[in-house]
Amino acid sequence: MIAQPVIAIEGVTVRFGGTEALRDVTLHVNAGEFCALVGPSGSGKSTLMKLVNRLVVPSAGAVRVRGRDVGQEAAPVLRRSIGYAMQSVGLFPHRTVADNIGTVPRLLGWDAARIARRVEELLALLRLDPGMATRLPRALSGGQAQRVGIARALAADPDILLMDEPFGAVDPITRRELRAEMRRIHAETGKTILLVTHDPEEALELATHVVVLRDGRIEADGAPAELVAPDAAPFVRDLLGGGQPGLRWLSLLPARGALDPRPAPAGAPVLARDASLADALSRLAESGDEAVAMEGEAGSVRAEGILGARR
Ligand SMILES: Nc1ncnc2c1ncn2[C@@H]1O[C@H](COP(=O)(O)OP(=O)(O)OP(=O)(O)O)[C@@H](O)[C@H]1O
Repeated sequence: MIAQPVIAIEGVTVRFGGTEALRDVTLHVNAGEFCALVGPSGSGKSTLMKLVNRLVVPSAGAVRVRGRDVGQEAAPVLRRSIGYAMQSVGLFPHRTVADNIGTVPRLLGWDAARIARRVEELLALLRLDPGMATRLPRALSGGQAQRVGIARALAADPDILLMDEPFGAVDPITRRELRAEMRRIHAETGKTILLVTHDPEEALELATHVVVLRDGRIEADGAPAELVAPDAAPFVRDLLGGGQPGLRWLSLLPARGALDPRPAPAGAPVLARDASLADALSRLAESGDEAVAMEGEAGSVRAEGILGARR
């Protein structure tokens, strides 16, 4: 049996009055994928995401979630089954953190003890202090509020999570921490995640599957390293490459793939086993050595091996 995509957007066009926000878009997202939607402002990213929980209805084409046409399901039931986190967070200001997180479980009729246990679990998962449960949203920092927003989206353990710029309003350090949390949560829970982001680095770092939109169409769709490889389309490389697509590409390729049987010279820097080719290059540049070692490996990584990854 062929696995069915969890999210299937089939030939969808969305018109808002005279604007065509999406034009004949087809996208399949499989279970457990972390799919990032990127593209210039106005290219249709949020519209595409909102098709999934029926906040937007297609003008043509079909949207299926878990094999069922979303138009056939009651919107509130569909929305309760899909986690949704967004940049503005949208926490209820007069409800405590615990009440905010418990919103969907309450709607689903969970009993108070079960909700309390779940809130506790989620605070721990998002690395929030348990004492925060009784605070009101105004007593949280921006980063804490975004974590609570993500906890709320995860509360009823949905298999699908939609995230629209969920780390938008925080400083770069908190953003990096939240990204690491999301990577961990994805690895631990295996949820299907759809993420809209303006940050190409975020998309490349988190996603298993990146979708590039341009003027309401899918311009490219693939694994992160494919989209910044030297043979990728120039528009896509420019959008994702951050001015240095070559380095970004190397940052997505494992240094292990360039291991050379020759040992590194004594005292050479040692790379972690999950280091990228860009990490290896950076260590070579810093140390001035001809080779770097790798944890647990007898061989070394050398400049010629890094450049050889191109071929
Ligand atoms: N409810 C709406 N009514 C009218 N036009 C809309 C509506 N929602 C989106 N649009 C238009 O559809 C197009 C795509 O918008 P969308 O929000 O999907 O883009 P985006 O890629 O998410 O943009 P951004 O990165 O700026 O958030 C834009 O031209 C936008 O103005």
